[in-house]
Amino acid sequence: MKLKDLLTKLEYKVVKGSDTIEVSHLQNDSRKVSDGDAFVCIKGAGFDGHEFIRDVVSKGAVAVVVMDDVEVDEDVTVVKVDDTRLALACMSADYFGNPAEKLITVGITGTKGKTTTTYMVRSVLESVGIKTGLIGTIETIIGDEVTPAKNTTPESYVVQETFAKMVEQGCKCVVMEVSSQGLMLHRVSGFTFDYGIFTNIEPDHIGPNEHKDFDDYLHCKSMLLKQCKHGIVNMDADFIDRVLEGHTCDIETYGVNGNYDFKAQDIKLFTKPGCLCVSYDLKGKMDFPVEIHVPGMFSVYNSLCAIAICSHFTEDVEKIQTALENVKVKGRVEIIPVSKRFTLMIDYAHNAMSLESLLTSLKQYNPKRLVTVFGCGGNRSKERRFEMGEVSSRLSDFTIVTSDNPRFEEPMDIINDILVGVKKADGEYVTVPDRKDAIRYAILNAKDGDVIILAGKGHEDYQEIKGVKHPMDERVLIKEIIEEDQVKAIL
Ligand SMILES: CC(=O)N[C@H]1[C@@H](OP(=O)(O)OP(=O)(O)OC[C@H]2O[C@@H](n3ccc(=O)[nH]c3=O)[C@H](O)[C@@H]2O)O[C@H](CO)[C@@H](O)[C@@H]1O[C@H](C)C(=O)N[C@@H](C)C(=O)N[C@H](CCC(=O)O)C(=O)O
Ligand SMILES: Nc1ncnc2c1ncn2[C@@H]1O[C@H](COP(=O)(O)OP(=O)(O)OP(=O)(O)O)[C@@H](O)[C@H]1O
Ligand SMILES: N[C@H](CCC[C@H](N)C(=O)O)C(=O)O
Ligand SMILES: [Mg+2]
Repeated sequence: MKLKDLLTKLEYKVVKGSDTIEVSHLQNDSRKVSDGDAFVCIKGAGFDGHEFIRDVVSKGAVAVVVMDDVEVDEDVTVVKVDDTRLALACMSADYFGNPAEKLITVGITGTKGKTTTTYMVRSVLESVGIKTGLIGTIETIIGDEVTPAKNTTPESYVVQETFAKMVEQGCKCVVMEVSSQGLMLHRVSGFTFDYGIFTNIEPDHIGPNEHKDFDDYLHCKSMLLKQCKHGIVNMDADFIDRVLEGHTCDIETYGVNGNYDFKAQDIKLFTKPGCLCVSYDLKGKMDFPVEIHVPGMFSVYNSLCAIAICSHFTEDVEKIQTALENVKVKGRVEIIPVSKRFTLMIDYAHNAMSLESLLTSLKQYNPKRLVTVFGCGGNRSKERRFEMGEVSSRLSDFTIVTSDNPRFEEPMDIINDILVGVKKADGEYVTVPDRKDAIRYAILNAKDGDVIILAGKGHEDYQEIKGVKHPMDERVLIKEIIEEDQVKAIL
């Protein structure tokens, strides 16, 4: 293909050479470049792609796309754009033949609920025979092919490559999580979503390499409603007026507290053997009873959102009901059956908003005690530590502060930051830095009727320490712990 065939969506300047040259592949990683390739220079958190120009030219690259003024002596084409991340997204779309145009694209943004809702939607759509690909925090799913995810929203090149595979595999639809970083870094530029969904927003992801402040975070989340044809929004969400400012799509609404297009009424929380459940009457554009086997108000919102999306694909109420009733997502309020005396669950709440909604919901099922085991990730928003400490201490009967992924920080430094919040709310707590020891402590000290929540690691099967991901799956830890003699005796 000619270089200019990859530049159809962009304004650019040919600084040197010609845009009619033939290129073989599109690359943004110098390590993958080979003869005849075009290389896009991305300025990242760790590297600046412009610094690899000499290297890629020596490997045979015939064109480089830049946003800085650069001196290139060799005989290659140099194209300058305002933003190379936007360029990578637009060029990738062209490179892969604009696969988004051959799929119905559903993008879900929001601080919480994205992963859960994508699985709900996929479950319903697959049950009515619509082959649906999924991209998100846990994995990418294309038919039977499941690949663990590195990012919630992958790099634009990967997004387009994945869409192309989905088209090839016969998917009709893709449902994907769209993180604020994904929007900010143009990972989903170069195409227009058919449906753009907004679940909610709370301050989060603020810090180095994330967002500079809440305004920036909100601005980035709102961008989805300017990049889609049809918007579906939670009207009960805080800051919803600001999120809707300047939207360019049609809007449909869902929620509990108003007369919305999809509204939940007569909400009931109840238990069934092995699960905490919720039911409600759906009113508005569709009208039927809904029962979900995952707990709490947040499940009401996630399922309302999923129904609002699915209403555009099917009217088969029974299929919607059955799919929603059966949907389970790894590490999202996942109950691990270990004892009849108490309930043990693994969850992915790793910020104040999710922990607050989780604990508030669980309290409504009247457990004997709520016991929360959690830590916080290193090299992520520091506010989370104080805030999660405060929330856990205020809403749990007992808090066990431990480690999450320390990354490049000292586990005890993170724990000490958490303890400031824990002490402020004055709840009962202990500190057990090793996560397996902390889980053992929770199980050994469980009282009849307790609900124990292991929060923060969800589906993760590793613990990241100083750049190395060590195998650590809480399901495996629990299995090992319940085989120990002292534990067996109390189960
Ligand atoms: C801070 C950040 O966003 N980092 C992400 C990012 O790295 P980066 O763009 O900064 O890339 P970089 O390593 O500095 O390299 C810059 C450029 O130089 C190139 N390069 C680099 C080295 C080299 O030898 N040669 C070379 O050409 C790279 O290919 C790249 O084009 O691009 C990588 C590839 O797409 C991502 O995997 C990586 O995510 C890391 C793992 C991350 O933790 N990101 C978080 C902050 C994130 O994005 N999170 C959100 C939300 C999560 C949620 O709440 O669900 C997400 O969507 O995942
Ligand atoms: N709608 C919601 N509102 C608030 N909290 C929620 C909601 N849905 C789920 N949660 C809580 O947040 C946790 C994460 O949910 P989920 O993975 O669906 O969200 P997400 O938006 O994909 O998060 P992340 O950005 O971390 O991937 C759950 O384990 C649960 O505790
Ligand atoms: N997608 C989330 C992952 C956090 C998971 C938690 N286990 C941690 O390490 O903090 C983030 O980047 O903020
Ligand atoms: Mg997610």
